[in-house]
Amino acid sequence: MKALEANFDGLVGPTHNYSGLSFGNVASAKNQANPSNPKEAAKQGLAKMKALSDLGMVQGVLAPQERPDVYTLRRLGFTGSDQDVITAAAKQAPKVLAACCSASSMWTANAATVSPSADTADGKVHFTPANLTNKFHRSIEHEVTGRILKATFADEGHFVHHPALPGVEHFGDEGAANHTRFCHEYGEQGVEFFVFGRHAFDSRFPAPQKFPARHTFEACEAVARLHQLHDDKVVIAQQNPSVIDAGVFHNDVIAVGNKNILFCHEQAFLNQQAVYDELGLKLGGDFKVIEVPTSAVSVDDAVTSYLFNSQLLAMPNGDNVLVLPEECLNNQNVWAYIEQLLAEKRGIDAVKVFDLKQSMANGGGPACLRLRVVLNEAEQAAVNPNTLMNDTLFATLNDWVDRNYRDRLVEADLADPQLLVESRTALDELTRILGLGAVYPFQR
Ligand SMILES: N=C(N)NCCC[C@H](NC(=O)CCC(=O)O)C(=O)O
Repeated sequence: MKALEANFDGLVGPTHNYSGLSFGNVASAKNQANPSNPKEAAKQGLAKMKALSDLGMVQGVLAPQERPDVYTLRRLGFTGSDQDVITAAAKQAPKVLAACCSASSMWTANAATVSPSADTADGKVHFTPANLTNKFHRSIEHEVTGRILKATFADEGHFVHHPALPGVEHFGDEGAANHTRFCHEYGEQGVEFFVFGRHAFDSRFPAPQKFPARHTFEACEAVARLHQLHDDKVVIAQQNPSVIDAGVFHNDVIAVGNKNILFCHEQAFLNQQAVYDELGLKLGGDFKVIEVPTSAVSVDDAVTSYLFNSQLLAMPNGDNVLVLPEECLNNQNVWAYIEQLLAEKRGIDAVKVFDLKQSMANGGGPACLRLRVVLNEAEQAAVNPNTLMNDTLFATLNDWVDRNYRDRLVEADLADPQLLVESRTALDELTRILGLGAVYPFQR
């Protein structure tokens, strides 16, 4: 059946801030304690969504989380009114409060792993929210993420929603940031490519030494089983441990794929040639790899520019477009490589550059901000229509941001109980705009 790839971007939440919460994510560490601008962050994200929608792509919006997360703070022993909880947490455990205030759900590449219906044995689209166990501030996302996904893809005739994997490091799952689907046509059965950082139950394999490997082999296998994928259409590969130690905390910081193209750095994977061979074999031929050599773009260049955190999009007119963050323009090596890539016509026809600085400063580029969902026509018709980007939704959400978001947040502001009131007021209105129902704890 005819199908397309839709992109669902995370709307940046009102508490977007820089708290240095992600050990192993170079940008997060570097920008710790800098003031953030939630209003600008949300608008930068909306501008990307609108631009892709204007180019004829199906573009959706995923709602942010309720933050500060006072429910988690209560589980950690803070008591009294919501205001008491926040005030005590700010005094006794400011880092824990910061973690409970993070707007990190904006990076919806980590929301879930999604398998299109053409790949699954029951012919339905499968979703598994990522447990994100490696980072406390992210491990508290999956329950509400699951509810938002259910409210967006509600029809049980088409969509299957699994709970997150067990919340322990053995099954550390970072979702679609480490998952790529290859195919010739979106509606045909594809090859699902899972990438992990370490084995949890087998110490014979290499693992990074400096920074954590967030995602395990065992998590990849579990999601492939839950989604009823066919073994001969699944490839599971290990990330090169040394690039994790250089700041590549997700595979989507060093590789991106779409349809039959894999665009990646030459140091992305362990046993890289064997990975290419297996992907080519399982795809049944015509598999194209655009491998970027270290001599042109170093791993450091990749980490600072987010060249590979681009969205590789097949446009309705057939062009393959790379959606890049502005940081690529500012890196001489990277920009020279892109100019050469376009001139050589190796399968990428054009680039689009976006200003996503607010998200980039926490290590989130264009590809982090989106969850890909391949949908056939019947499934598209079953998506909650209020979540799909168009002129009206763009105007409505910009106005909503203008009325509800601050333009500056520093760590001390997280102690302000008014931030919770503002955030809940905004989210209550947002659930009506997006027709989500009562997805947030304060609404239940
Ligand atoms: N590569 C992908 N798909 N996603 C990027 C996620 C960035 C996120 N940053 C943060 O959570 C930083 C929050 C802070 O430090 O305030 C993370 O490390 O999980």
